[in-house]
This record gives sequence, C-alpha cells and structure tokens, in this order.
Amino acid sequence: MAHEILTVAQMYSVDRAAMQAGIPGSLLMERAGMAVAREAIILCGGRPRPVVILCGPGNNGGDGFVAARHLSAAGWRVRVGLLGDRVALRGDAAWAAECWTGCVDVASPDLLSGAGLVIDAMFGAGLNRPLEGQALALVQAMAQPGLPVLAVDVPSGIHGDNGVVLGAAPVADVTVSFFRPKPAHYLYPARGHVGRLVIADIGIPDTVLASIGPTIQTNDPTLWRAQFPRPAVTGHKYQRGHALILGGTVMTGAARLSARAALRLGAGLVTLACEPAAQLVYSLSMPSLIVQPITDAGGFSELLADPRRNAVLLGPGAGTGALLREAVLASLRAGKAGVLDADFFSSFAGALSTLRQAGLNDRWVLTPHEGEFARLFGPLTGSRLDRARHAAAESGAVVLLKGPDTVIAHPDGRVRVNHNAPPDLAIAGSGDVLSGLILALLAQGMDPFDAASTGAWLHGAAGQYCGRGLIAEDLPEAVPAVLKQNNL
Ligand SMILES: NC(=O)C1=CN([C@@H]2O[C@H](COP(=O)(O)OP(=O)(O)OC[C@H]3O[C@@H](n4cnc5c(N)ncnc54)[C@H](O)[C@@H]3O)[C@@H](O)[C@H]2O)[C@@H](O)CC1
Ligand SMILES: Nc1ncnc2c1ncn2[C@@H]1O[C@H](COP(=O)(O)OP(=O)(O)O)[C@@H](O)[C@H]1O
Ligand SMILES: [K+]
Repeated sequence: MAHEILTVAQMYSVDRAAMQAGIPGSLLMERAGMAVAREAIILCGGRPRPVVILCGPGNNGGDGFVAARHLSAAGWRVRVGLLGDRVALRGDAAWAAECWTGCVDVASPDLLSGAGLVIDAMFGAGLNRPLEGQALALVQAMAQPGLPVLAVDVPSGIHGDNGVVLGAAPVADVTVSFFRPKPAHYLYPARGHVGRLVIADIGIPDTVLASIGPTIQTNDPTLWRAQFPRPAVTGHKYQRGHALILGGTVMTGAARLSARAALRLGAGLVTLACEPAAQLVYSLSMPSLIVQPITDAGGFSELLADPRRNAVLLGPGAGTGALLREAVLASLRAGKAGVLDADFFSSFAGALSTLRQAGLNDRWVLTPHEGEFARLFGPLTGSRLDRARHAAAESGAVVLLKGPDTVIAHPDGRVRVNHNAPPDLAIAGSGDVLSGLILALLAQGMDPFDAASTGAWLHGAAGQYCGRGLIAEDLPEAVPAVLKQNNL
C-alpha cells in the first residue's frame, strides 16, 4: 500500500515526469475522467441518475468533460455546466471539451434542479484564491439535502496543501483523486469535506517518485510493523526496557494512566517517582508499578543514574513547580530517550533554547495539543503539517501535534499524518495514555519517530475498539485486543 502524500507542487512535478516518460497529459486526463465516471456509477449503485457535471476552467474541468462522455456512453442523462468561457479552455481541458459532443450550459445553480448526482469538477489542485461569484453560488447550491456530491481531486474551494477552505467548499460523499493523496485529504477542516476518498490509478508509474522525494506519509502499521517490539523467547524484563515516570502530587490520575498504558504496551518495568505525600495513591493503584518516593530533583537524578532506566516521561499531572523543571533538564543532560507532555509545556513556555542547550534531540518526543504547542513554539502560522515540521526542526525533537488529524514530524523533515482517531478520544486523560504508549515503545528501543507513529495509531485503534462511551481508563485495557486484532 502506498503511503506517500504529495503536495500540489509535487503533484505537478509528477505530471511533468509522467509526460516526460512518454505518457501524454490527455491520456492521464482520459483515465482520470474514466475513474470519476466509474466511481459515480458505484456511488449510485449501478443505477443511472440524472447527473450534473460542473466543469471549471482548468484541468479539473477537463476531467469533468471526460467523465461526462463516459457516463453518457453508459446511458446516463448528463448535463454539463461550464464555469467560464469554452473558448478560453486550454491544452488537455480544451481537448476533453472537444471530445464531449453533448450540450454545454453556463454553470448556474438552476442546472441542479432535478439532479440525482452532482459531479464537482470546478477546481482542483490549481485553486489559488477564495471562491467568489458564480463559483461560490454553485457550491452553496450543492448543499441540498439528498443531493449526493462526487468531487474530482478535491471538493472545489479546498486548498490542496493546507486543508483550508477558501471561501466555501461542498461536503462531498466521495472524492476521487489521482495517483497519490494530497495533504488536504487528511487535514481538517478539508477532511470533513472529502467524504470517502478514492485514489485512482491513472497509469503514472511509481518510479516517478524517485525524483520527487516525498516526505509526507499517512500513518499505518506497514510503516513500522517490522520495528514493533516483540518479547524475545528467552528474554527477561530488563531486555524490555525500564520506563521512568514523574508523578505529581495533586493530579495523580494523569501519571497513573500513562503508567498503566506503558505497562500494557510491554515496558519491562515501570517506575513512578513521586513526593512522599502521593506515594500511597500510586502504590495502591497498580501492584505491577514500582513506586519510588523522592523529596527533590536530586532524588530523581539518582533514579536517572541507573542506565537500565532508559526512557522517561515527564509532564502528565506533574504540576509546574521546580521539580518538573529540574527533572526535565536532568533527564535531557543524562542523554535518555523520552516523552515530554502536558505540564512540561507550561513549565518551559518560550524556553526552547534552554531545552536545546540541555540536550533536547531526536531521542525525545514532544506531544502537545494545539494550546500546549503555542506555549512552547509561539503563534506559528501555516497548516498543522507545516507548523509541526517547523517545530521539529526548531527543537531538534520529534513533534507529535495532537488532534483529530495528529501530525508527527521528525526534525529531518519527514512527516506522518495519523487518520484513525475517533472523536471519542477527545476526553480528559486520553493524551496521558498516548504519552504512556509512546514511552513503552521508547523503553523497548523503538526509534522515536516510529514510536510516536505507532503510539498515535494504537491510541486511535484503541479508541475505535472501545467506541462510544469510552473513558481514558478503557484505552490501556484495550491494548491487548488491539495488538491481537492487528497481529502486532
Ligand atoms: N496527476 C494528476 O493529479 C492529474 C490531474 N488532473 C486534473 O488536473 C487538475 C489540476 O489542473 P489545473 O492546474 O488546471 O487546476 P484547476 O483545474 O483547479 O484550475 C485552475 C484554473 O482555475 C483558475 N482559478 C483558480 N482559483 C480560482 C478561483 N478562486 N476563481 C476562479 N478561477 C480560479 C486558475 O487561474 C486556473 O486557470 C487536478 O485537480 C485534476 O483534476 C487530471 O487531469 C489528470 C492527472
Ligand atoms: N476530535 C478528535 N478526534 C480524534 N481524536 C481527538 C480529537 N480531539 C482530541 N483527540 C485526541 O485525544 C487526545 C487528547 O489529548 P489531550 O488533549 O492531551 O488530553 P489530556 O491532557 O486530558 O490527556 C489526543 O491524543 C488527541 O489527538
Ligand atoms: K473539484
């Protein structure tokens, strides 16, 4: 399965490379339009419906003309509405319009009356400014209850790279795109407009990717299955890593959830360090958890001194006092791997250079939600993808920016977008479980970028497994079933 996501500029390079390899643009358009017609037939259960195809002035419109020809040949009643002037069509789009021998109307909302399906071929990857005028009116007219929409490439009005809606965009039932998806197919708010995504093969050979060098991927087990830690037949617990967590005194639930997740995902040992006042809470919570009372950061450093404690989690429920601050700096200086989460972001607001000086590097995974992200990195602009990538480069660490479209960025520029998380995960404590999952994988020696990707995916899969009504406590308990289900 292909995982590459291509930016709009990369997609144009792919088109050029395919043409240089001897595949004419008109052939790509023919196959693209055929794929659109095929998906329209599937969407309608094989029963012809009156279809309106709204064609724009570029190649997206060209795909629409090709689809019109194929649907008409299949016996469908097709009306084509063109946005703009037919004589202004250029290149392959002009060719596709010429091949369509039916009538071409001026695209207007009236055309949609009586339609059983609308194909949105107005704008695709080439949209460069917000929709206005007639295009905007057409998008608004598509929002009729009961009128299915099939979008070509992207729903018109969506920016292919950043997932932003430029003015307005229809909410499609199906979006048919070509060769590889674009960032907007996975990033919100655009993803909420895409519906079922179909990536059609239009005969572009995968070899063209060699010269493009894609850096964005969709997150999926095939990317990290081979690296997923499994216990050795003759192994012992110390070979499965020893995770260390700093637990707070007031919000003790957070670190308990992280610890539970780390134990469930196979860390050999999990030690939780806390102030004596909280010792009993942690000790009584899980018999398999090792609880170590400490009175200050010196006590935490003593725990770090044992090289078997190889992965550290700092932040969940830890408070914003000196203990967390000093424990973070000591862990960075000790050269451990780890996860920095939750209260860490408040404790080090705007203090990136301090962290870098202490040794923050790509052995560490930062797991902010949007609010925490802004605290450490400031108000960056751009898509979630751009911002996570920028933050990873700035910090030198792996950055996992949480949300319905969690983005995982490595400082070397690689990015993965996670897409299996159900909204049921938006509950208190769910992030603490995520950081515990990643911690367990780091303790077992997994590469941090893969550990973050795996953790995000397992978190989403556990959310799906539990379904409606889940609470954060359920997520670690779902881990064994999710591992079994996915043969991990
Ligand atoms: N490999 C691929 O991805 C292939 C892509 N094809 C199609 O080619 C499309 C890209 O073609 P284009 O680059 O021509 O892009 P579009 O078809 O999106 O059209 C861009 C045109 O619309 C104008 N425009 C942009 N924003 C506007 C706005 N807000 N209001 C009014 N006019 C606006 C631009 O000035 C330009 O003339 C893809 O979306 C896809 O449908 C296929 O034909 C074949 C292969
Ligand atoms: N709408 C959503 N759909 C899917 N996942 C979501 C959504 N909103 C939040 N999440 C996920 O839920 C988790 C919430 O984490 P976080 O905000 O840190 O909560 P807490 O601090 O209470 O543990 C993250 O993994 C995030 O990606
Ligand atoms: K479109």
